[in-house]
Amino acid sequence: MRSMEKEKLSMIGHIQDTPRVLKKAYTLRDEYMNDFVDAFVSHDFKKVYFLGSGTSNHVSMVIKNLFVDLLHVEGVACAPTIFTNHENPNPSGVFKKEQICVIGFSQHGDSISTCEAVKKASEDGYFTIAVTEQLDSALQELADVYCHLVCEEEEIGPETRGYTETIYQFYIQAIEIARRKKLISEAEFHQLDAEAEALADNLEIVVKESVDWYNRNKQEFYQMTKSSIAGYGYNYPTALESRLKFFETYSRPCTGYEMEEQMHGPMRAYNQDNYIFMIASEGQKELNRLKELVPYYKDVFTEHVFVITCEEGVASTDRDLKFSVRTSDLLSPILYVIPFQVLSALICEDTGIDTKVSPIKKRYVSSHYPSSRHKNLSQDPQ
Ligand SMILES: N[C@@H]1[C@@H](O)[C@H](O)[C@@H](COP(=O)(O)O)O[C@@H]1O
Repeated sequence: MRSMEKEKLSMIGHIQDTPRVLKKAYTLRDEYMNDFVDAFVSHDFKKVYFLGSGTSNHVSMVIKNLFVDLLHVEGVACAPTIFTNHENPNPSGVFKKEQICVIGFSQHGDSISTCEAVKKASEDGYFTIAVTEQLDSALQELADVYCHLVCEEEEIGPETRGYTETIYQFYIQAIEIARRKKLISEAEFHQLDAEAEALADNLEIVVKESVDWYNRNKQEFYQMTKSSIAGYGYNYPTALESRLKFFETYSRPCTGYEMEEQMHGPMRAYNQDNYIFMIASEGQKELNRLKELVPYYKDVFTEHVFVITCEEGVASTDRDLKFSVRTSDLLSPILYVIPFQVLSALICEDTGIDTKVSPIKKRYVSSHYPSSRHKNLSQDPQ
């Protein structure tokens, strides 16, 4: 009998669908944000943990920066397992227990690491919030408050649409909390809100220009055997997520660095075969440093240096991607991850790697609880 399973949306299909879910998150905020926003408005959280694994770990790092900036809380983003086994949330005793909040991010709500961390936080008496796309998940059960992601279920393993949408949704929630707690004026709120609306409107252009950049350079990309991606400031997590996406799909060695850290250590590993991607985002000092590093890398190591930017005066060759649109510093991680998602998706398509198919054949040891999604409800080792 022919399988009636519906064809999965491709990886590039998810990326091209991202502007739609961002617009939805902008418009339908009253449907998802109330419990989360109320929790922040009615509690005096002074320290907030942002926990998640894999792509959700990088989501947590970006959202930590947003919340520290907009809500003036102490923020920590760390691996959930570090939190569970090694973290003391209140070492100097300056906080009351109820001033500490632990947020677990997991699109499917079944990552063991994130569930264990939220369970531990709850047992230790901290306020807990679960953030998932999947309804009625294990994570949701464990937390005091639940927040639903409106990214819609990703149909394939490598997460893209959910990464961008989660950051966007938490920006919308953070500015609402800031407004209600009077941390920003009405005028500031409207400015921050308008920037979110503009980004959702412009994201199609960002995807299109990323695809054009890929097509322009794809013959060169096909020769790539190893690479490194560097970012700084708000876009340090972007470098880490881009590296994860590229490595989890194309599988050729790739490192992700904070830009200055890339100058400390890996130099012996670099030669003419390296491809170096530089995210030239906001930050005058760091941008000036990048303008020094790009010609240096080209002179000393490799011609394969690619600059991704919205800034003026830094992209100079066809290898570089200069976006025709820009966004605020806070929202820029949403924009800068797109070219790397596109690169990962299209190079896999072109070279015969099927990102719809999981590479994992045996799941008797897993990072997720057993589920019908992973077809590992029976725990028999195979
Ligand atoms: N390979 C996937 C990652 O891409 C994903 O980011 C992670 C966390 O998933 P979730 O956000 O559902 O907890 O799970 C798996 O390891």
